[in-house]
Amino acid sequence: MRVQVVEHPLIAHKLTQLRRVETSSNHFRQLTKELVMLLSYEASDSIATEPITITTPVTETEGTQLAGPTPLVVPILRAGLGMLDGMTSMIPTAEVGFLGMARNEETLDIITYAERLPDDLTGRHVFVLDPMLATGGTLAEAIRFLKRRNAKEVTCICLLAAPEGIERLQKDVGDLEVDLYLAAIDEKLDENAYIVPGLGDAGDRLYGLAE
Ligand SMILES: O=P(O)(O)OC[C@H]1O[C@H](OP(=O)(O)OP(=O)(O)O)[C@H](O)[C@@H]1O
Ligand SMILES: O=c1cc[nH]c(=O)[nH]1
Ligand SMILES: [Mg+2]
Repeated sequence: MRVQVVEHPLIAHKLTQLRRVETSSNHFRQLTKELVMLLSYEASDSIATEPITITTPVTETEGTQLAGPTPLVVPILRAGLGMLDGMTSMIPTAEVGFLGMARNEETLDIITYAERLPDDLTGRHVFVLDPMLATGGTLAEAIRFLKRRNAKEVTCICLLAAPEGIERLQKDVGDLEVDLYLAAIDEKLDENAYIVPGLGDAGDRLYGLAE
């Protein structure tokens, strides 16, 4: 697994706004979208392309287009849904599959409560979206799920990670072909497995309180 923190003044600025406790849900959604658009530029670095001949108003020329098979974008519900719009605006031809996962806040076990993905992902480049990588349990489960369906390349885009979660992912799926792109690695997890300093519960901040 390769881990890359994308360092850019706009990412640092927007992430700081995102963290602020007074940021409204509406602003949080907008900032999340913008951050994903910036991160996706780096995260799509290895996306497959092919040459294409086109005609400009002046002449014929060689250009570049995204090659098949179509990339698949997979937001992990609920919070990952907040990143979908930014990603599909950058890669409009991508298909979208869904994984619904939630961690039990007491046991930290992961339940997969929804899945809508192609049965066979052979040869597909899959982009997984989830803003928070805390213990790493959710992302490890998602990566294993996609690899069982033969996904070729898995690129994860997260906003924040805890060092503990990255370490766990390296142990659990480090041998698989996975790239992880992040806006920042924070200090630690607290006693409730929340990222510190973090931004709180991303799902709640995007969509309001669960229950
Ligand atoms: O690394 P982990 O310890 O597994 O925690 C990270 C997960 O927790 C959050 O989802 P949550 O379970 O709160 O679901 P939600 O998106 O519906 O709020 C977050 O969006 C990740 O999916
Ligand atoms: O800090 C955290 C940890 C898990 N999930 C979140 O949304 N935030
Ligand atoms: Mg949540």
